[in-house]
Amino acid sequence: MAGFRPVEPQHIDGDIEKVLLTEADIQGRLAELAADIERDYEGKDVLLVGVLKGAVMVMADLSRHLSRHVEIDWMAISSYGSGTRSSGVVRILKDLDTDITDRHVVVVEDIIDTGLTLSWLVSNLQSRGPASVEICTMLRKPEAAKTPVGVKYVGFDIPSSFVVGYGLDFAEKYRNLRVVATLAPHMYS
Ligand SMILES: O=P(O)(O)OC[C@H]1O[C@H](OP(=O)(O)OP(=O)(O)O)[C@H](O)[C@@H]1O
Ligand code: HPA
Ligand SMILES: [Mg+2]
Repeated sequence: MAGFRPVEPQHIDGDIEKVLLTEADIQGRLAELAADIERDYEGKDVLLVGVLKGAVMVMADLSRHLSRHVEIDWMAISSYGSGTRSSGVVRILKDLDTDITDRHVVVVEDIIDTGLTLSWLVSNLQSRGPASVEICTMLRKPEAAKTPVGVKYVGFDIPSSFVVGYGLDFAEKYRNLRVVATLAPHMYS
């Protein structure tokens, strides 16, 4: 529609330190991950579980790179509040609508940072008796390696700086950026 322009990094230039991943980087990698998932789950029903709110963009794009049927459901959990550090306290804000007993579940995440959210989520989902639970995350930071949870599908391993865009927020802003970028330190210090 005429007159509407999406938010692009240049419109918030002073906020952004560096673009780490362009739209093409992200879409190219998601197509590869989708191909891996198609191959690994051939002949099986798959339920993609997106973790709100950060995973909205990854879910929208990853699922559209898949050329097979999948079901999509959402959980809303929060451990970060409005800051840049995990509080370690995970809260369920919205549970699944789907009974995952005997289902093949692929959790779709935007980022694994400390891994606290994911460790909690995987043990929560495992307790419901699924056929399998695997993780697909767009981004993973180095600290996540300390968590024992295996992550089958990783888009990009990135440095530990705080990042925004493509679903990732700082105080609920920047989720609608098409790129992943580091935030200038003056924005949060
Ligand atoms: O590995 P961790 O250190 O636990 O961090 C990763 C989690 O933190 C963010 O969610 P957040 O709780 O900020 O909620 P949001 O998705 O609504 O932004 C992100 O979307 C991941 O779910
Ligand atoms: O680097 C990050 N940016 C935004 N949200 C996050 N949640 C965990 N890590 C991050
Ligand atoms: Mg967040």
